[in-house]
Amino acid sequence: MKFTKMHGLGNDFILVDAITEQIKEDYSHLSRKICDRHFGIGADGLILVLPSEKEDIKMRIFNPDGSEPEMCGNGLRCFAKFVYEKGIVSKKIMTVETLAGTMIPELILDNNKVINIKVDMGQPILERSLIPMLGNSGQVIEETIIVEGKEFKVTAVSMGNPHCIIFVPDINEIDIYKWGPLVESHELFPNKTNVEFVQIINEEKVIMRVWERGAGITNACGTGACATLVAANLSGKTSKKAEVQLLGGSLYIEWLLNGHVLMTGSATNVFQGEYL
Ligand SMILES: N[C@@H](CCC[C@H](N)C(=O)O)C(=O)O
Repeated sequence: MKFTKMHGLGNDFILVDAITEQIKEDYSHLSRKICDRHFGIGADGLILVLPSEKEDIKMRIFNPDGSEPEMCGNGLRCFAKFVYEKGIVSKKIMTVETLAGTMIPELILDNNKVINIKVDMGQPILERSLIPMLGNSGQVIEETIIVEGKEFKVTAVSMGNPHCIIFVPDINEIDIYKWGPLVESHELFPNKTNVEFVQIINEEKVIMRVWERGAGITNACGTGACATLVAANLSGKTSKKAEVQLLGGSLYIEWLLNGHVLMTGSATNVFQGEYL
């Protein structure tokens, strides 16, 4: 099976053209095997290129634990660059079918090379039951939850996939290895959740660290950065446009007047290979 290894700010993926490659194995099982960093290729996710009946192309993504998330922001930028460079889709603005609906990446070119990708990530979902998070209906903005006896103020946002944002005064003081998995599997989140810890620098800059559902700590999370900007704006901490600094670099996020969220960032090819 031919594959390409790519990353978006150090959030790394194995991309496979599943239109050409005949994959007989169950995708979830395959993802667990090849994402393993010791016994496989190693990645934060497996991304498959598939035909779509209604859009230009379809993306499916699997976490390293084999679960299938609805969406992946960094993965989508890699996906758009991959299908364009492989000649699978020749449009610079393409429509991509995902489990979270249609996403619209736009390739930004310089001398025919893809230097950045801007993605219309659609509208965030704020209604609690749709995130989903248990409890009374309405939005969840800085609401107190108890995790193993400790109080956290959480804001819940879905970008197709669930995110729980926790603002902290100092990002270096939080033990993500401890609290990340506990919040991810908290009983209030029936589908589990991605967890973002966020320090506000100013109205236009924040630092974010993530514990991803099904993957653990990663260097960056695109949907998490979008959810963070929405949460920070809703709670009056930032404007509607901000740089989100992650371990692997920065994403630029804007919440437009039409309610859609725009994410701009890079995607990088690492190597190509054949999985035996
Ligand atoms: N890293 C991704 C998100 C991948 C999916 C996530 N682990 C989930 O289960 O929802 C991104 O860049 O958005």
